[in-house]
Amino acid sequence: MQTGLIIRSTGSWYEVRNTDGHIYRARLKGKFKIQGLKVTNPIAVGDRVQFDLEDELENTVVITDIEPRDNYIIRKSVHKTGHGHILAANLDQAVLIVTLAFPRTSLGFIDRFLVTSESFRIPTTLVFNKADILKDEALDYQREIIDLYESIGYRCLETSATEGENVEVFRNLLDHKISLLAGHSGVGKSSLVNAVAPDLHLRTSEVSTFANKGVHTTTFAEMFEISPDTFIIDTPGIKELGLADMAKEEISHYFPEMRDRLNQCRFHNCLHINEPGCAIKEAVGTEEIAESRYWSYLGMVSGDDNRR
Ligand SMILES: Nc1nc2c(ncn2[C@@H]2O[C@H](COP(=O)(O)OP(=O)(O)OP(=O)(O)O)[C@@H](O)[C@H]2O)c(=O)[nH]1
Ligand SMILES: [Zn+2]
Repeated sequence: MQTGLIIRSTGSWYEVRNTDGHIYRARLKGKFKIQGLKVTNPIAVGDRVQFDLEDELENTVVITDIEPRDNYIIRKSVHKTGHGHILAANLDQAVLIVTLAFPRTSLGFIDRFLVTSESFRIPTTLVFNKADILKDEALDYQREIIDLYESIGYRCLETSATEGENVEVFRNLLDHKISLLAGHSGVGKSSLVNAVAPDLHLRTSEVSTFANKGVHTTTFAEMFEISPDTFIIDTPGIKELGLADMAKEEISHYFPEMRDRLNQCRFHNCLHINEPGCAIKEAVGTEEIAESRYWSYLGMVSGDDNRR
């Protein structure tokens, strides 16, 4: 028996990496149910599993057990009510790459992402890329935004993938961790990853041979080892990660600066919209809670599904 890490999944086949870095093609033994979870995929990228060698020549193994997860991100299936699809498990952190240059990431999108990662209990860092093309006032504005998120407790990093600014810090951020990388198309995600892992392209084409045989691979997350013991997960479905399954009352719990004040509202079921004696609205009034964060909150509570 060996232990390993699931680095790729096609739905019926998996790729598992053992502790020496050897990659096997894996399948599940019989029916595999994980208690208490209604999911369409029992095993996901990031899962730590135990397996037995099946066919040494064919490089195939059989997964016999799965270790308890530290966390996981799940997407509710549209088709089967109550069922979800696990995108990835055991994440050390999420890194949201944004830019206030072009194509500009909205604060609403940032906040929605942060609420989602808070709900999955995944620590998140914000990377503000393309700092090189921000002129004076725009750069001042970016620093204000960074101050705002840092004051809430989120780590922030200003980078330029093209100029190499803080690329080393970005590399250190990822070091020896499993990180989910997210961000809108065009913010410079690939450029940043290429800057810290120039040979990633080679590695990915190397390990993709199994996955090519599968179907629907694009709906599954992929994990890449960019340096020893340093993994990034690129998930195609991150934008659809919704608040769909979150109760209205729950949302403020995922705004850390609101969470701290919740027991000061007059009504215990306060939604912080127009209730009297609301500590959240009061804190917005005194600018202890940023207006932009409150607007994002209102958008989410009202079910405004705008995910720019
Ligand atoms: N000025 C400037 N341009 C950048 C920076 N990072 C990336 N770019 C440019 O922005 C464009 C998009 O970069 P990509 O790395 O392809 O962005 P991406 O987020 O990976 O986008 P997708 O590949 O569509 O997911 C390219 O033209 C890059 O050269 C940066 O720090 N500064
Ligand atoms: Zn309130």
